[in-house]
Amino acid sequence: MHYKSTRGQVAGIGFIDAILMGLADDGGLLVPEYIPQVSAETLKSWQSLSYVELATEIFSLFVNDEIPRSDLEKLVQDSYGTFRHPEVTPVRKLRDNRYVMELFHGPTFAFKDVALQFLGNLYAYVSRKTGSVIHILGATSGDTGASAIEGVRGKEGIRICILHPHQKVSKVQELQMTTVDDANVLNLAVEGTFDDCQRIIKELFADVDFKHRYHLRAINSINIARILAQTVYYFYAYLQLAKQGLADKLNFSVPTGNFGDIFAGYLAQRMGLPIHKLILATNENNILERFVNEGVYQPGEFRGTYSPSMDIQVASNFERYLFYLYGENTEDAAALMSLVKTEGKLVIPDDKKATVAADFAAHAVENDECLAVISQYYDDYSYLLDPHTACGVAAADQLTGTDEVTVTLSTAHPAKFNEAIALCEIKQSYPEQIEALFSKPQHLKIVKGTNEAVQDELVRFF
Ligand SMILES: Cc1ncc(COP(=O)(O)O)c(C=O)c1O
Ligand SMILES: N[C@@H](CCOP(=O)(O)O)C(=O)O
Repeated sequence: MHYKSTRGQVAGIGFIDAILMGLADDGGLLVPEYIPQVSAETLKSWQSLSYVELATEIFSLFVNDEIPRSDLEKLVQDSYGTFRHPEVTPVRKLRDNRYVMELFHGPTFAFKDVALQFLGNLYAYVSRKTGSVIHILGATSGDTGASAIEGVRGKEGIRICILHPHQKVSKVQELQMTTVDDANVLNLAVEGTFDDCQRIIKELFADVDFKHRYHLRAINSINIARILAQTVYYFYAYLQLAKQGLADKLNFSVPTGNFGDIFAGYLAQRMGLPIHKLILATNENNILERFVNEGVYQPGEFRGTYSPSMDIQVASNFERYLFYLYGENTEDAAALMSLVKTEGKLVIPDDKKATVAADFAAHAVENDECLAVISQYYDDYSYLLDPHTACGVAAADQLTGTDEVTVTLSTAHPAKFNEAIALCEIKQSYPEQIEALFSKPQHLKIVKGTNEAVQDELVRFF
């Protein structure tokens, strides 16, 4: 398996080089050279596999022989051995035909751990095997940062700098990142939004001289390893429900911001996983919902919501989907992305709108609806949803029929977002790992939201 860029100027690179490259050197995003196919027989033969075994099978489709099988098995085992649940991503019934897949049993209580504990171990492995210098630069609206830091803190040969929007992440998210005192970690609190943080790091990655000089590596979902690792749990949920005869019309509802998680579902579907509907749930930052329902992609005004990790206007994986929407045509993908830059929007024709409508259903959840759904599921089904998962559940409730089974991806533990939970007048108790954060000192530096300000810090740190 090799990897190529959505913009056509990078191709034929191996798995490890793709991971190290992160953002493609032509400014596009890396995708697999072809989408491996999983037959119905193979899928059936995977039914009895544990999460770790399944992940190893799926990764091996993308890694080829670049990582020996025994090393891959160990990497996967080490990555998921730290999870608090033996099933890693258990599927739980909420009510008739409604399930959640709990993706928050990793060290930082968010779905990002599923991919980032693996990527952290992979970077350490690559650093040991190839001597590559690993200087990680990432942007976060709260969860990716904490998880990436946890994945590499104290690891030899690795340094990590994370940008988060100052005072726009939840208190627990901020503490998870900034109470880490390992010398290889730098937290920059940027005066601006998550979109500013993401724009800055993407522009620094796109400056190929700077990127190579400082050995910058990505941990955001622009890194193809993130997407590949996130496909695994779609397969896992399908297999768990198929065993119970519940997968004939199986939907996934995905709380969406950067379009990474739902793109992983799209990829799983293209690999052969029988997904009935992929439901894209946004909060009031509803650019992607408008794209699906109206065919217009137009980033607009930032809205602060109760699901702050999804407060994203510019979805960094959108280009990957456009690439496939336009039949893997690199010129179209590049031209459309440049339209977004120059005109501020792109509009797709009716035939493409029909394809998008066949690929996704979408619903945008207002702040009040989010809180109402948290209260409803707590009162009626004794289940406490975090506000991001609540957006997914609300969308599932709007868009699915009674003959369909829907799994909402539960992307975070509610303890990370007590600001919203308290507004529902629900009193939750924190897991001890989160409770312990409140008494620790914080380490962060506040910086202006400019490339130069961040660059200055990086040059000092790396
Ligand atoms: C808790 C939570 N839910 C949902 C999302 C959205 O996922 P994605 O960015 O992959 O669309 C994020 C972050 O982006 C998140 O942190
Ligand atoms: N919600 C994310 C934003 C970054 O997304 P990523 O999937 O591209 O890393 C976060 O919590 O940081």
